[in-house]
Amino acid sequence: MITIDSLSKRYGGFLAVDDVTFTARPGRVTGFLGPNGAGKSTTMRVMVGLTPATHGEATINGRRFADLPNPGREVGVLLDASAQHAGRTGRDVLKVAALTMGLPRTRVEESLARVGLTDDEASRRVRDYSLGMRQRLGIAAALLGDPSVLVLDEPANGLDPAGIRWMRDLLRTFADDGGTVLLSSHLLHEIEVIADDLVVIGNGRVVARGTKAELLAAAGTVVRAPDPDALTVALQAAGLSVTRTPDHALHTEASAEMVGRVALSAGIPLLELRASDSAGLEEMFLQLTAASQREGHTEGAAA
Ligand SMILES: Nc1ncnc2c1ncn2[C@@H]1O[C@H](COP(=O)(O)OP(=O)(O)OP(=O)(O)O)[C@@H](O)[C@H]1O
Repeated sequence: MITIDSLSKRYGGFLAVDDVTFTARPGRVTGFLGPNGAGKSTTMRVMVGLTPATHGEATINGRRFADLPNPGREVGVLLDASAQHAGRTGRDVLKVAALTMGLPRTRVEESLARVGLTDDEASRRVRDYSLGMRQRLGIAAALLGDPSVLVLDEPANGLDPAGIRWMRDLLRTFADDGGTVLLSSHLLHEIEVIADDLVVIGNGRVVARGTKAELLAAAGTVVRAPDPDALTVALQAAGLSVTRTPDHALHTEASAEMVGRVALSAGIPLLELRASDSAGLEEMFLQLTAASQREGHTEGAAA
């Protein structure tokens, strides 16, 4: 379990992380989503003791990272896949990490196999690795100590489509086995396929958080009627704001149930009525994280 409590980080006069609170729970993949410069990496660096917080606290399994006796056994961390020792072979990187954690050497070969690095690749120096291979090595290092928590900053960077699929399956299995996964991304599509819970950050502040289902529900409803103008009038008369989508459906922030009731009482037949899909979620993500909407705040489905 990861708990972030009123965390702020100030660099000089600049507030990079502003009063961030959320938890990442066992058995779930939590996506930490935000545009470039939103404060994801900074939050994660505080979490794993690389940067001191200005205010607030981050704990992993109830303790601050610095207070964990053997951190690698509790939390696997991948922040910057390029930060590995370039002159060492991939296998040596893992051997050193295993030694530091007091793990048997057999774990090195197990981890290499788990991330699909071949014997030949493991014997090459890291400076000759592709970005995707570095990510795999970084994930191998994170998994080495058999931790219950994973903290991964943009782990899909540099992976090809098959690699992304592989990582998704690995993280899903890790969470299904009871592990806690926190992974960041600036791409909604990358994260929404895998995440159970989402925390959206913009300009250092949490602007939305909840289960994926809650946030999808908060993204509104799409409705289609043979007479969209009549339906628009009825919805507006009920106090709901309505926009017309390019394919002549209507989008509203109200629930599908509410829209159905309005249409029924106005005697308007419907052709389609459904929760907004990921396009709606993306629209919400863009709006929430736009600099001008910095004050916007959504909690769970209560948008
Ligand atoms: N050491 C530092 N000194 C000053 N400002 C910093 C420092 N580290 C980060 N920042 C600033 O804090 C803000 C948040 O940066 P951070 O790297 O946490 O964002 P991010 O969400 O991870 O972005 P990206 O998706 O681009 O990696 C940025 O404006 C960045 O310039």
